[in-house]
Amino acid sequence: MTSERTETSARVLAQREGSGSHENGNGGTPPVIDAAFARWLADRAGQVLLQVRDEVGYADGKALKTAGDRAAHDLLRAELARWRPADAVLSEEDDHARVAWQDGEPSTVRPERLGASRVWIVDPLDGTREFSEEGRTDWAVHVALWSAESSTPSRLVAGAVAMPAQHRTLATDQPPAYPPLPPDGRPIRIAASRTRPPAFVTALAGDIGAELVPMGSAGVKIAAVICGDADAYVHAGGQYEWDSAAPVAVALATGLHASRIDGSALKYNEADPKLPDLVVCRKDLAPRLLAALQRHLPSE
Ligand SMILES: Nc1ncnc2c1ncn2[C@@H]1O[C@H](COP(=O)(O)O)[C@@H](OP(=O)(O)O)[C@H]1O
Ligand SMILES: [Mg+2]
Repeated sequence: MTSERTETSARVLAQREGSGSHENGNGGTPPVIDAAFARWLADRAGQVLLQVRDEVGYADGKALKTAGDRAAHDLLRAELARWRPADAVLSEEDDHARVAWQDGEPSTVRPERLGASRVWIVDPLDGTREFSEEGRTDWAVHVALWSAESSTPSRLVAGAVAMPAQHRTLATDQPPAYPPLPPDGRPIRIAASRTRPPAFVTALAGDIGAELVPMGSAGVKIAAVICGDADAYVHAGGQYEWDSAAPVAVALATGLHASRIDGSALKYNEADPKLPDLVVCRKDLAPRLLAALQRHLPSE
């Protein structure tokens, strides 16, 4: 089914609901256009996560993480089932999400999403650790749409990253402006995981005279690059498609470079959802950063 046809069926569905809009009594009116729908959905899940933080509190971090993951996942699942019933979903919180591929071997169960023409790739709560720490704002909700009919390597056709504790959402319905070049002489700033930075990233930064900026959440780090608060995000050593799909969709829509650290294309809705490394940066910086990465990558 094409995006256009699915949006048309969403419109029909809305008319059947009686009002010609998607009034659902709780979250307002879901937009029909996929990219705006992604933003709406990420924002709704973000509001739920803020409520969970208020209600559960920070005394038991594990309980807060579990409650947040579950509440945001349930909301995304329910709204996708209601408003995009023909589409498949790949969510971090689905029990089978990682089971499709175990110990390097494909499982015998072929997930439905592999035959689907449209797949929502969602991370209900990215930066779960930071979500459970009082005062931290570096956590996000990711909603991306993959389409088999897209001609781009990533096949991401829509994406939204809500950062509720920062009161902002970036999405492909209104791609942010390309970030400005940094002033001459300012060191390059590389955003990296605050808890699991790649082993080689310190040497990489030294090589190109860059500063490391530690923060939580892949979505927040890519948002920092999009907004010019960092010049690059480098990650390696492990991640899944849902950790990067939505922010990469926004980065690509903004015109930034996003690839694997060896320069190859990021691909989504693969049989194995592991997508262990990536680099996102301004286009002018990409050749220099990829060359430096080649010098610092651990040999296989
Ligand atoms: N080595 C690794 N293996 C698997 N996932 C990793 C990883 N390093 C980071 N991630 C995931 O990438 C996201 C961003 O990580 P970080 O905040 O450290 O930069 C987190 O997602 P979740 O919070 O959704 O689990 C985290 O679990
Ligand atoms: Mg994540």
